[in-house]
Parts: sequence; C-alpha cells; structure tokens
Amino acid sequence: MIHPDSKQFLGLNRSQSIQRFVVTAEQMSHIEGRVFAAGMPVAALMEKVAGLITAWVRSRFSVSQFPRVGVLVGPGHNGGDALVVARELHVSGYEVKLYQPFSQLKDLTASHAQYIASLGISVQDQIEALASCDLVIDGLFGFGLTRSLEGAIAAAVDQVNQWSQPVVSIDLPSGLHTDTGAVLGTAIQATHTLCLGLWKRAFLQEQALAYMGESHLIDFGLPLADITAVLGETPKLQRITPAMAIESLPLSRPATTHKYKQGHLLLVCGSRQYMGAAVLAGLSARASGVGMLSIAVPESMRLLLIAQLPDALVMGCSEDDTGAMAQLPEDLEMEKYNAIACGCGVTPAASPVVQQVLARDRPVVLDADGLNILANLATLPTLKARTAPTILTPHWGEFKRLFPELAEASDDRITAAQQAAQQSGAVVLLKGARTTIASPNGTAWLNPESTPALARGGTGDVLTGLMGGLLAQGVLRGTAIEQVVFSAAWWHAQAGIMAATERSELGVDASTLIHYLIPALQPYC
Ligand SMILES: NC(=O)C1=CN([C@@H]2O[C@H](COP(=O)(O)OP(=O)(O)OC[C@H]3O[C@@H](n4cnc5c(N)ncnc54)[C@H](O)[C@@H]3O)[C@@H](O)[C@H]2O)[C@H](O)CC1
Ligand SMILES: [K+]
Repeated sequence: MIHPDSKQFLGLNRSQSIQRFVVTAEQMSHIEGRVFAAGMPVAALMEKVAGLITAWVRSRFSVSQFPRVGVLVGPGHNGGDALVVARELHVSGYEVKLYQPFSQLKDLTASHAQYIASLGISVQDQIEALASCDLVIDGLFGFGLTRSLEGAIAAAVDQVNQWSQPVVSIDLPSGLHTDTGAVLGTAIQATHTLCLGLWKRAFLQEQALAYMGESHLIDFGLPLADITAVLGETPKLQRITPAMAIESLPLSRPATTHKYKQGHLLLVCGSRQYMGAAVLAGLSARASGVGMLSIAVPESMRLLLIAQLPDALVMGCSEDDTGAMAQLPEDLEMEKYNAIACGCGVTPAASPVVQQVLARDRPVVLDADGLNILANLATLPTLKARTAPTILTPHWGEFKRLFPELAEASDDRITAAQQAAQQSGAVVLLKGARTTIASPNGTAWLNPESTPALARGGTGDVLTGLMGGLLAQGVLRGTAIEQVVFSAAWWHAQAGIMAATERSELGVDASTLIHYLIPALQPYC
C-alpha cells in the first residue's frame, strides 16, 4: 500500500487522486484549519494560491491581448487572493484597476490592500470604472459567503454580468452558495472559475452550471492526510474520475470463459407506441459486452427486434389492445438471468409486467415508465419487499413522482438523491446536467462531466441498456452495484462528449450515441 503522502503517490497519482474529493464550505474550512494549526502561515498559503492563480491567468490571457485587468476585491480572503493576483499582474506589466467597495476588510486582506495602494494601482469604489477592462478577476466572495448579495454589491455584480469581457472567478463565482450552488441574490456569471484546493459541492450542482463557465481545479498541495482526516478514508461524496470508472468496467476477460460467464441480461422493454426504445436499449446492452442478451417485447415487435439484434434471444409476450406487454411468459425461468433492465418504452399499461419483474429476486434496473408504474404502486413498500438490488434511474420529473416529499423539501439534488436511496434501499441515479448516483449506505458519486447534446429522446434508453448489460456482468465479477452504476453513467456521458466534439451538440441522436460507446473507451484501453 503506497502511503497517500509518499513521494511516489504524490508524483504519480496526486493530480488524478485529488480530483475525486468534493467538499462543503465547512469541510474546506476544517481542512485548511488543520494546515494552519500545523504551522502553515495563512499569508504564505495565500501567496502560494494567488501565485498559482496568476500563472493560470497569464497563461490564458496574455498581457499583449488583455492588457487592462479589472479586479473585484471582497472583504475576506477571497479578496486577499484577488489583491495578490492584482499585484503580480501589475508587476508583470498588466494595467490593473481595483473595485474595492468594502471598507472593513479582514486583517490580511487589509494589509494587501494597503500595500497595493502604495504601488499606485488604481482603487475604485464604483464598478463603472472597470467597464473598459479587457479581463475581469472576481475576488468578491469564495466559500465564506454566508448571506445573499444585496444593495450596491448586488448591483455591481449585475452590471459586470452585462459586460462582454471574460470573467475569471476565484474559487467560486461570487454569489453562489458553496454547497448547494444556489444563487444568493445574484451571482457573477463567470467565463472561467478556478476552484481552489478541492472541488466544492457547488461544482457538481446543476443549478450552478450556468455561472461556472469553464472550471479548473487549482491544486495547492493540501496534504492528503488532512483531507482524509476530515472526509474519512472513504468519503461519503466522491467525484467520478476516469480511473474510478475504468477500473469498474469489465474491460478485461479471463483467457478461458464462455458467453454465460460474461453475464446474461433480460431486457423488458417496448410497446407498439414506443418500439424504438426497445431497439436502442437492446443495441446499447449489446455494446456493454454482456455475454448473453434476452429481450422480452410485445409479440408484434419480435421480428423487428430480431432484425435489429440477431445476436439476442428475443421473446414475444402477450400484449393488450394498446400494444403494451400484458405479461411475461409463465414459463420464464428468471434465475437464468443475472440482471433485468425494465421500463424502456413499456408505457404505463405494462404495470402487471413490471410487478412480475419486481417480484423476482433478480437485480433490476428500473427506468422510464417502469419508474412511473413503481410510483403508482407506492415506491417504498414495493421496494422494501424486494430481496435483490434495485437501481432506479429517474430524471427529475420521475424523481418527483417517486419521492414527492423529498423533491419538495430539498433544493439540493445531491441530498435528495441520497435521502431517496437511504429511504428506499435502492441505488438511485438522479439524471441531470450533473448526475448523482446515491447508495442506500449514504455514499454518493457525482458525474462531473456531461454534455447538453444528451438532452434528446432515446438517450435514457441507451443508458438503461448499457447499465443493464454492465450489471449482468458486474454481478458475476463481484463488482459493487454502485460501481456498476457510476461507471455506466460515466461511460454514457463520455460517449456523448466525444460525439458532441466530433459532430457538434446538435449531432448526437441516440442511435449515434450508441456508435460512440466503444470509441469513447479507446483512450483507456
Ligand atoms: N482560509 C485561507 O486562508 C485561505 C482561503 N482561501 C481563499 O479565501 C476564501 C475564503 O475566505 P473567507 O475570508 O473565509 O471568506 P470569503 O472571502 O469567501 O468571504 C468574505 C467575507 O465576506 C463576508 N460576507 C459573507 N457574505 C457576505 C455578503 N453577502 N455581503 C457582504 N459580506 C459578506 C464574510 O464575513 C466573509 O468573511 C476562499 O474562497 C479562497 O478564495 C485561499 O485561497 C486559501 C487560503
Ligand atoms: K469569487
């Protein structure tokens, strides 16, 4: 075991390892508090941090192209960071102007303000004076923001948001709640945000994304021992890294194996109304590498599926007059399947089939109308009666139907997903621009990257098929259910990102997405 603070670990893995942590404002304060208590002078840390910020700014915004820099200075250490950055940019030849609306500053910030004034740098108390700058640095507030922005400060932020020049926020866009990402009154709409030390929870909150712009982590060397002392050896909240996802995928196989050892998935999907959902889920299940794929669809769809998926075992089920599956074959031997993925395109009329699936002791991924049927059956009692693992993959609308009280009570989707998982005993994947995967044991994983290109019909069916196939394999390989789920979510998003990069965000329909699943893994194979 390599000690996390050893040179070897720091040299080889720190840049990846540090990316997996996610902290609240309180946790960040405790971690930094340990560093100061151990003797690190606050001023020294501020100099180090601001030096890293300055280097980043200079690398992206050269003095020749962005000679005039406006710096927004707040009353605390976020403002202190900004003042040190302003000083260093001034020394490097930039023309710097400060907007410093506060008279009461923290001591260290006040010292920097005093020194910077002695250098003759322009200090303004009206934001208009910075309007002609080429670049804005936002150092009003960081993780110390405790209340909504009001009055002149709020007005200044709103004015900056009307400007067109790039805005680089230090630690967080000023005005965002560090933990929930909520806008407190108003908030800077940054083009770039430099998160300091460890990712704050806000960066994984959907409601904050419009304010973050392009976000980067500035690692300033917080000792891993201090991080784990506060967060625990296995933090309750983790940000999915490529390494975590890849190690959870069944990319390697034993030399001697056979198809049934590579998992057998039963996909229960489709209706006359939504035939395509069954095809999409089937094709993405096949892309997962699962050894055997069985697909249960209404009898009238059987030939369609066979034509699309000759390598799957397709069974036709009795259907009602709406073209929904009426029931699964009586003689279906459920124990043959290592996992079941149910719900894509089934319509609410397929309640008897969903109940048949939930009544069996097989790991189940439940999606789409399968979730709506579960909500109508009463979520908690139905799930509590199950003996095998359940994975729910709702988007926010489906989540509100499944867990109305939780959705109502919380403006923090990460917390809502965690509570839903703990209440229901299911693994809950709450879809969104930032997806949360929550375990019944309280742990949650956050997918930090996705693309708006995935906001299209059918991409959910692709995720369900992929996840079902990985679940059937993971069950045989002893992979934790949560690892299967977060690696599926990561893989699905990476395929979307690759497709959007090559085809623009307009060019990623669900069928195309499936074709990018394997290419998305190539950089890691
Ligand atoms: N801890 C350190 O030495 C380091 C911190 N880093 C940077 O400092 C900030 C956190 O600094 P802090 O002083 O705790 O808080 P802020 O600067 O974020 O907040 C400023 C200050 O503002 C007051 N305040 C809160 N809400 C409002 C409001 N709505 N209106 C007016 N004033 C408000 C509150 O009293 C705060 O004290 C962190 O983000 C980093 O940027 C260094 O990078 C590392 C060392
Ligand atoms: K800021």
